[in-house]
Amino acid sequence: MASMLLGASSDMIYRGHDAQAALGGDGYSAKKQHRPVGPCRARARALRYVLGEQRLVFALVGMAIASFVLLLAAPSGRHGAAVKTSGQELMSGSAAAGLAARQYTGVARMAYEEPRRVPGRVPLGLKRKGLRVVVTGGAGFVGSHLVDRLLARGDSVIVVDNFFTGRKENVLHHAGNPNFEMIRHDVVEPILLEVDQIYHLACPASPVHYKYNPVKTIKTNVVGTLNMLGLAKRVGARFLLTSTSEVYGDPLQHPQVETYWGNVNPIGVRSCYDEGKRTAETLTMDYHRGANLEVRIARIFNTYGPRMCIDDGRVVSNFVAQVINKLLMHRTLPHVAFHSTRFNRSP
Ligand SMILES: O=c1ccn([C@@H]2O[C@H](COP(=O)(O)OP(=O)(O)O[C@H]3OC[C@@H](O)[C@H](O)[C@H]3O)[C@@H](O)[C@H]2O)c(=O)[nH]1
Repeated sequence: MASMLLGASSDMIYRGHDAQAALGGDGYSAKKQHRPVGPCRARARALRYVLGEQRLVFALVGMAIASFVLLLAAPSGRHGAAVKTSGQELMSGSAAAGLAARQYTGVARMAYEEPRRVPGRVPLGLKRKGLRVVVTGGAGFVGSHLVDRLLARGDSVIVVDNFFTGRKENVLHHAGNPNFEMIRHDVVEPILLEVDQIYHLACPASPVHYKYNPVKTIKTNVVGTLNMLGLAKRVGARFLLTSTSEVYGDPLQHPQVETYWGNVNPIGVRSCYDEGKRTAETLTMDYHRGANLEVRIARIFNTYGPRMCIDDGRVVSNFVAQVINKLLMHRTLPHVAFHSTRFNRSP
């Protein structure tokens, strides 16, 4: 029976066993006091306890199993290992928030990171948890290949594109994939998406396209990048900007390293793209320094490959188009089919 004693103050004090003694019941009787035990006897008693019933053996076996499991789950790889640059050492995470000048001749590789939520190796038997990723400009030439890669590694991808130069057929093969979504949206307007990573590629890349509406081009690079950086900060996403070799302008240094500041004309007909991308890089670094945003900047040089429009006016596609035209004129080339607005040659 528990009872409450009224102490000197009005508050209730519970002392069950005292109450029993005070009431003379046969309740609680205090334990008989043992003789104080010396340190030697205490140690001997503790040793007897540990050795009794093979307790030590079980403890050692338990520690061995725990250390084996921890070894298997030990993280590997470098945290934030970032942008690889051809022929240069791997940069650390923070350094990669700087710039990676890509010394490519004709081929650009899109380096992407191990996902932040699964640093290092995934523990034995567990499946890597897919990330939620948005790719602006994901219906374009480079972006559509990035979308392929992200979906293949198990991520959920949202393409945000206004189809100014991008094409739905570049990503149509993902139409049935539940991890794939596409939104027709112009990044100069804000958008709110709960994502883990943002790859920002939305911008016309070919001079033919970006000179068509230069104000829109620089607006996409400045306001569009601001909107996507703001989204990254708001949802805590990692941000990658695809920049370009054009930030070096007419470079006086060859080859260009990422610490070279370039030689750019601020008022030329290409400045909407060159300066637009430079401003996008500035904004990216300012969000990195000011809001501690995790960012990467990839400066992509001339690129070619499937889904590139033969008539988009870039150096590689121009070269290929001229060769084909010359050969066709001399009727020495079998019929070929190309994705383009002007060079449709179907067999
Ligand atoms: O305002 C715009 C302009 C363009 N876009 C989209 O952005 C995509 C750009 O794709 P493009 O094929 O034109 O260009 P690329 O894929 O070759 O280059 C793209 O990725 C690499 C970056 O360095 C380039 O700046 C970027 O344009 C297109 O899908 C286009 O529709 C927008 O979503 N909004």
